Amino acid sequence: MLFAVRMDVDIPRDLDPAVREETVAREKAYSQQLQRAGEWRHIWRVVGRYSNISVFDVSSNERLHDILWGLPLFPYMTIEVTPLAAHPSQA
Ligand SMILES: O=C(O)CC1=CCC(=O)O1
Repeated sequence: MLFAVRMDVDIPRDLDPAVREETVAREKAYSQQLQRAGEWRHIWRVVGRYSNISVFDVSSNERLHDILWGLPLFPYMTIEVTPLAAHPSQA
Protein backbone atom coordinates (compact mmCIF):
# COMPACT_ATOMS: atom_id res chain seq x y z
CA MET A 1 0.00 0.00 0.00
CA LEU A 2 1.42 3.33 -1.08
CA PHE A 3 0.99 6.56 0.82
CA ALA A 4 2.24 10.09 0.22
CA VAL A 5 2.97 11.75 3.54
CA ARG A 6 3.74 15.39 4.13
CA MET A 7 5.53 16.22 7.38
CA ASP A 8 5.75 19.84 8.50
CA VAL A 9 8.27 20.22 11.32
CA ASP A 10 7.96 22.94 13.96
CA ILE A 11 10.52 22.49 16.74
CA PRO A 12 10.04 25.03 19.55
CA ARG A 13 12.75 27.69 19.46
CA ASP A 14 13.36 27.30 23.19
CA LEU A 15 14.07 23.55 23.01
CA ASP A 16 17.49 22.72 24.50
CA PRO A 17 19.90 22.70 21.51
CA ALA A 18 21.44 19.40 22.67
CA VAL A 19 17.99 17.77 22.78
CA ARG A 20 17.22 19.20 19.36
CA GLU A 21 20.45 17.85 17.89
CA GLU A 22 19.99 14.41 19.44
CA THR A 23 16.34 14.19 18.30
CA VAL A 24 17.19 15.19 14.72
CA ALA A 25 20.01 12.61 14.66
CA ARG A 26 17.62 9.90 15.90
CA GLU A 27 15.08 10.96 13.26
CA LYS A 28 17.68 10.55 10.51
CA ALA A 29 18.76 7.10 11.74
CA TYR A 30 15.11 5.97 12.09
CA SER A 31 14.29 7.20 8.58
CA GLN A 32 17.35 5.64 6.98
CA GLN A 33 16.67 2.28 8.63
CA LEU A 34 13.15 2.26 7.14
CA GLN A 35 14.54 3.38 3.75
CA ARG A 36 16.97 0.46 3.78
CA ALA A 37 14.07 -1.87 4.68
CA GLY A 38 12.10 -0.58 1.66
CA GLU A 39 9.14 0.86 3.54
CA TRP A 40 10.21 4.52 3.23
CA ARG A 41 10.59 4.76 -0.56
CA HIS A 42 11.20 8.47 -1.09
CA ILE A 43 11.91 11.54 0.96
CA TRP A 44 11.96 14.98 -0.66
CA ARG A 45 12.52 18.37 0.91
CA VAL A 46 9.76 20.90 0.26
CA VAL A 47 11.66 23.89 -1.10
CA GLY A 48 11.85 26.76 1.34
CA ARG A 49 10.19 24.93 4.24
CA TYR A 50 11.18 22.65 7.14
CA SER A 51 8.95 20.02 5.56
CA ASN A 52 9.25 16.86 3.56
CA ILE A 53 7.05 14.85 1.25
CA SER A 54 7.69 11.14 1.55
CA VAL A 55 6.33 8.01 -0.10
CA PHE A 56 5.80 4.91 2.05
CA ASP A 57 5.16 1.37 0.86
CA VAL A 58 3.69 -0.47 3.83
CA SER A 59 1.51 -3.51 4.52
CA SER A 60 -1.37 -1.71 6.24
CA ASN A 61 -2.74 1.55 7.59
CA GLU A 62 -1.76 0.34 11.06
CA ARG A 63 1.86 -0.17 9.97
CA LEU A 64 2.04 3.38 8.60
CA HIS A 65 0.47 4.70 11.79
CA ASP A 66 3.07 2.88 13.89
CA ILE A 67 5.92 4.23 11.74
CA LEU A 68 4.65 7.80 11.97
CA TRP A 69 3.92 7.53 15.69
CA GLY A 70 7.50 6.33 16.21
CA LEU A 71 9.15 9.31 14.52
CA PRO A 72 11.43 11.01 17.05
CA LEU A 73 10.19 14.38 15.71
CA PHE A 74 6.54 13.27 15.84
CA PRO A 75 5.71 15.60 18.79
CA TYR A 76 6.84 18.54 16.66
CA MET A 77 5.16 17.58 13.39
CA THR A 78 1.95 18.18 11.55
CA ILE A 79 1.39 15.17 9.30
CA GLU A 80 -0.91 14.78 6.32
CA VAL A 81 -1.41 11.31 4.81
CA THR A 82 -2.69 10.71 1.27
CA PRO A 83 -3.41 7.13 0.14
CA LEU A 84 -2.25 6.47 -3.43
CA ALA A 85 -3.73 4.30 -6.17
CA ALA A 86 -2.33 3.43 -9.58
CA HIS A 87 -3.04 6.07 -12.23
CA PRO A 88 -4.65 4.69 -15.44
CA SER A 89 -2.24 6.74 -17.57
CA GLN A 90 0.86 5.24 -15.97
CA ALA A 91 2.94 3.93 -18.91
O1 LIG B 1 13.80 17.06 8.09
C1 LIG B 1 12.65 16.56 7.99
O2 LIG B 1 11.91 16.77 7.03
C2 LIG B 1 12.17 15.60 9.05
C3 LIG B 1 12.68 14.26 8.77
C4 LIG B 1 11.97 13.14 8.52
C5 LIG B 1 12.89 12.05 8.31
C6 LIG B 1 14.16 12.72 8.47
O3 LIG B 1 15.28 12.21 8.39
O4 LIG B 1 14.00 14.03 8.73
